[in-house]
Amino acid sequence: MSNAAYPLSRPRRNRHDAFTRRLVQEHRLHVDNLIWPIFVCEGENQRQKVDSMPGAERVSVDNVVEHVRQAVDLGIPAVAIFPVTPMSVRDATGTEALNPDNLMCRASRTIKDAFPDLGIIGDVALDPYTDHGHDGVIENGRILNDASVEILRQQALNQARAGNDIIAPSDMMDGRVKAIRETLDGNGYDTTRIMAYTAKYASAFYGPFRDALGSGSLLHGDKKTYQMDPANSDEAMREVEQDLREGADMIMVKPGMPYLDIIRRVRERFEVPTFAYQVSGEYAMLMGAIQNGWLDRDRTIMESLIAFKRAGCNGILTYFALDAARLLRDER
Ligand SMILES: NCc1[nH]cc(CCC(=O)O)c1CC(=O)O
Ligand SMILES: [Mg+2]
Repeated sequence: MSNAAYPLSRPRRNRHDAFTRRLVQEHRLHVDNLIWPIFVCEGENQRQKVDSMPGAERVSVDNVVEHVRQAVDLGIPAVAIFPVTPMSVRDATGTEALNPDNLMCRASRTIKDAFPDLGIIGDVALDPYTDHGHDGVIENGRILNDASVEILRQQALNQARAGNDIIAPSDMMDGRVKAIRETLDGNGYDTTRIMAYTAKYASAFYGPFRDALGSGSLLHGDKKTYQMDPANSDEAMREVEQDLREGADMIMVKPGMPYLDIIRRVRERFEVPTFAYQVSGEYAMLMGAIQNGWLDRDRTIMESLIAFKRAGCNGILTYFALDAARLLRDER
């Protein structure tokens, strides 16, 4: 009986055993690709659970070194700090964002003192500080672009002074990268990097994050006049073009898993350091199924993260960073 009917090429040969699969593997997740977002809150000795993000915590500044040490010990290169600002210091224009002793700044200084080599990424946007939960200032129901940018550039400087190595504007105002770059450079922070939330979509997947920060119940309306329409892809290319022209060092796409096509397009077209944020809703969705026993924890985490590498990411902001780093460490 002849085998002529069978193909000469059998893709399964390269899947035949573990060593061959290792040899032909195209993408690999490394601890260097992980950024861990953390939540900091006021008070003493606080470790608060976030209901909609099982496993995530808000920690007070006196606990933050111990918290972040987990990432340092695993070799994670950077953390992204998010402050839970009490209602008592929120106002219409986010004044607290400019306070050199605000929660973000205290946390940043504390972490920098303890771990000088760890990268600190500081979000820049007004939503943790406003009493209406928007990322900019409002007049007659409209989010004002240029007035917001004037505050954001001061916020960026305030955070750079407190030890943020990377400023990450997440506000989606036009022209904010240029304004922040100029302000940083003009004040001697010319090496402070900018990781721009460039293609940030008006997404339902931020829900649990807004719970974590306490800005969800405050938010009037939605963010559709500044964050992008999930239906758009070409528009993301124009956003990237602009942010690069304005001096962004790194580009971010957010959310992550539903937007892998955008990551791929950014990577192929611009060939610049590209990051994705696997956001709170993605984490909640996966953790919900994992906790129910519907998905296998370890395999789900690693498969979700390798997808970002395959799509073209350099790195991923993920609430699974510690878990993934542990799995990578224990692999061999
Ligand atoms: N500008 C604030 C900001 N920075 C990061 C996230 C979301 C992160 C997440 O969902 O994990 C948001 C929320 C928003 O834009 O409403
Ligand atoms: Mg833009």
